[in-house]
Formats: sequence, structure tokens, C-alpha cells
Amino acid sequence: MLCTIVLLTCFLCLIITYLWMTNHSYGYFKRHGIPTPPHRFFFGHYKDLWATKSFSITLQQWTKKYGSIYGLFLGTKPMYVVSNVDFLQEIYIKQFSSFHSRHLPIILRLQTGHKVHLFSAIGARWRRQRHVINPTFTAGKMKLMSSLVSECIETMTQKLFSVIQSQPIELNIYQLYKRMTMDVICRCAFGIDTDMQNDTENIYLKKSAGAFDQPFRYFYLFQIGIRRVLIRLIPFLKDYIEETPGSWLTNRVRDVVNLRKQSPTKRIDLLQLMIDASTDGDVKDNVDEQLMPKVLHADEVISNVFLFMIAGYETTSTALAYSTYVLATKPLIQQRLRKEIDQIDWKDDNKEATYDLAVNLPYLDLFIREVLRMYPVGTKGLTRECNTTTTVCDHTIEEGSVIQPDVFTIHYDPELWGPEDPNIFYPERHAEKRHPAAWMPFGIGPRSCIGIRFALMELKMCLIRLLREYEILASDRLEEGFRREERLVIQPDAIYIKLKKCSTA
Ligand code: HEM
Repeated sequence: MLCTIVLLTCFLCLIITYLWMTNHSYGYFKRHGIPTPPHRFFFGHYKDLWATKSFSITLQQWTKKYGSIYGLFLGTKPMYVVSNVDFLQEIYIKQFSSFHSRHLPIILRLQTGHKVHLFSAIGARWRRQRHVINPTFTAGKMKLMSSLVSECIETMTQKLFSVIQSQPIELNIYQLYKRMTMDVICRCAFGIDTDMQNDTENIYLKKSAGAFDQPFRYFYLFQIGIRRVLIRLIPFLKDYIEETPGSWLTNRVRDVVNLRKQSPTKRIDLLQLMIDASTDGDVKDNVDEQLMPKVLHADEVISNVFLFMIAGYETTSTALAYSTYVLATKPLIQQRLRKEIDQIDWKDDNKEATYDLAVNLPYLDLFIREVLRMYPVGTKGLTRECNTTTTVCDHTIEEGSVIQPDVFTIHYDPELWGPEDPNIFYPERHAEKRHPAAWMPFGIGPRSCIGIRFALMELKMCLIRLLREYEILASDRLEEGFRREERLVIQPDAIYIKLKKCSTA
């Protein structure tokens, strides 16, 4: 009897402590004088964020109601949603040392040791990996890799050539872009010469589609999580649980890396550059810059190759999709771009010269910047987690809280982007210097997208090739296919266009 009473009392105390702590957590923003939309016990705002079709648009709607800095709860974790650009500049740039990590989904937090890649690494490990991988993405390295990219674009153009008849026919070009960007990333990061554009039964294409195009993505992530936990608890189960497409791809990278190490000839791609900067020995991180080992562990090469596939495939194909949508709906802008492109004497047999010409076309550069302002591809990966309590623009931000920029509000703010209406597509607005945190499609600061140069090279080379050859026309179903949905990236269903051969091509 006494034992039961003691147990019941302990249980009650635990419940009271839990309720007190949860209640205290939910008082976070009230204590800091920050407004919040109403939350639910235990879930915080998770349920609202899961239920919405677009995370980014929901944030934008709340900003209209609660202002440029407001709070949400991820469970009980406080998250600041911010569209105040001075505040963001402090966090992402000036006080980066207090905000160097992202808030990660549980699936990435399960990764440990050398399985941790650049996206999820924190502290000294992130600094070492970024230091070693940065030189892989210099302009010089991009120029050397441009011929691999150009080959994939050429295959796409040939494919289009065989489809386009004397009369323009409707096609969903987004599908072709996905195959082309997957070919590019397989060649440059995976180090294998796939031909996904002609070989639609390609096993890599199928596995990648399995890994990235999941209709029930949360269920899929849950499945990966369960698999990881089970294998960690009972290692021999590994042989009995079916490989997920992601681990199938990871194992193929391992095979390619092993083959590469034995091969006497060197290919210039992201994989080789990372292999050259790696060691088979142990790597111990050190917070002291002088003592930081300037190498990658062999397993980190593999995890980062896989990361590049995820980070570089859907993002770039979707940015191409948005660019094509704009070109199809704005014939005058298309004409101006073609005029700039047609003025160049393209040296198709000299890939490096072509690279220089392509990346330096001024109107094309403004055009892409404007596309990504109006249609940022993803906003969820931009979070930062506070690792030491600090003060930002008179607000005390406590350790463990999360920062999420409201990119849509920032990108459409007339004060940041005027005097021309930000709802109008106007590339010239980027010729003027803007606030450092006003344009965030690739993030900002030391932890912004490492692949920006690669992505811009691919986008520019592909658009130039298309516009030299074809006039892009809107199909009757263009708007119907343009319905957007937000998963890992914010993507349209389809981009239905018609292509007409240019008279000068
Ligand atoms: C249009 C195409 C792309 C877009 C819009 C894009 C966007 C982004 C964004 C928003 C971030 C988060 C930045 C931040 O937290 O401040 C990011 C990070 C990253 N991106 Fe990209 N990306 C693109 C293409 C690529 C490509 C082609 C690669 C690699 C080949 C790549 C590799 C990465 C990596 C490794 C990170 C993590 C960097 C770190 O934490 O240090 N991205 N990207």
C-alpha cells in the first residue's frame, strides 16, 4: 500500500514538473515581449505548420498579423520568425559565431560521426568541412567542370530537337530539366556518366526518384528513421531490412570512390576534388584554427556527395522551371534576353571560353536574380539555432532558440525593393545596391549555399542554349500546371510550354 502511494506521488510529481516546465517554455515569448499566434499544448505550432500546403505562405500571413519579429513553438522550442533585415544581418553575418548551426529535422539529428555532412555539421566540424570543400566551388574549378555540364545540356537539346516538329507541340519541360540536372549532378558529384534523358529506365534515375520524389515524404523520412534506429540497436538486421533508395545510392558512391582511388587517370569533378582533399586516417576536430586538420574523412566524402545530389537536383531544376515560366509569360523580356545572347560570338568548341561568356552576361544575371526573388525555391533550410545567449537589436535571444527568416515577406517588401512594385517582374531593380539581407534564395553569410556558383553556371548555360535555339511560348495549360506545392522545395506541378525553332538558329 505504502509502495503504491509513493509510486503515485512520484508519478504525480513528474506530471506536475512536466506541466510546469512546458508552461514555462510556452511563456518564453511573453517574457521577451514578442507576439505569437495561439499555440496548442505539446505540439506548439507544429500542427498548423504540418497542416498547411505552404509553410512559407503561412509564415507570410502570420507576419501580416504579428509583425516583423514574432514567435512560434516547435513543440516547446521557441522559433523567431523574422522579416526585419537588420535583425537577420546580425544573426547571419555579424553574430554568426553565436548562430553557426541549423535547426535540423530529427532524421538528420540521428546522423553521427563521419556520416554528418556539411548541411548538418556544427561547430569545429562544420568549419573544417566548409574550409576543405570551399575550394571545390571556385570559378576556376567551375570552368574546368563546365564541359561536363555542357554535355548534359547538349543531350537535352538533342532530345528536344527530336521531339519538336515543324509545328510547336506542348511539353512539360520541368520533367526534362529534372532529368538533365540529375545527369549533371551524377556526372559532377557522383562521378558516373549516366544518360537519364534517353534511358528512362535507368536504375539511378529510379532510385533517385525513390529518394526525392516521394509523395508521402514524411512517411518516407519516418521509415528511414526507424530503419536507422533498428540497425543501430540490432546491427545484424542490416542484411534483412530492405535498402532505402538513399542508402542504395550511398553504397554506389562508396563503390565509385573505391574505383576512383585505384584508377591512374584523374577526372575533374566535385567527387575527385573531394577525394584529393580526403584521408583514410582518423580526423579529430579542433576549435583552434591553427590546429584544425584541413582534410575530410573518407566517409565524409561519401556523405557530402549524397548531400550534393539532394541539394543540387530539385533546387536547380525548379529554378530552371520558374525561369521558363517567366520567359513563356513575358515575351518582351525573352526578346531582350535573346538579343543579349545573340550578340555574342559563341565558341561552342571552346567550353572554357563559353563558360566565361555565359556567366558574364549582365541582363541574364539580373533576370535570374529576379526569378529567384519572386520565386525562391526553398526557405526551410535557412534556419539558425542560437548556441550562446546573446542580444540582437535589443532582443535577448536565449541559447537553443531557432531563427527562421520569412523570405516571401522580405522578397516582396516595397521598402527593400522599390520604387518599382515588387509584384512586377523587373530585373533592372537588381542593378541597384540593396540591403545585404534583402535577397535570400541562397541564404546569406558564411553558411550560405556553397553551390551557388555551380547552380548559376548550370542555369545560365541551359537558358542560353535554349534561347539560342528556340522561342518559348506559353501553352494553354501553363497556368494549370503552375500550381505550386511546398515540400523540400517549393515546386510547380508542371511547366507546359511550346517551343518554336528560332528563324536565326
Ligand atoms: C538554384 C539552386 C540552389 C538553391 C536555390 C540553393 C539554396 C540553398 C539554400 C537556401 C541553402 C541554405 C543557406 C543558409 O542556410 O544560409 C543552401 C545550402 C547548401 N547548398 Fe544550395 N542551393 C542550390 C544549389 C546547390 C547546388 C548545385 C549545390 C551543390 C552542388 C548546393 C549545395 C548546398 C550545400 C552543401 C549547402 C549547405 C551549406 C552549409 O551548411 O555550409 N546547393 N542552398
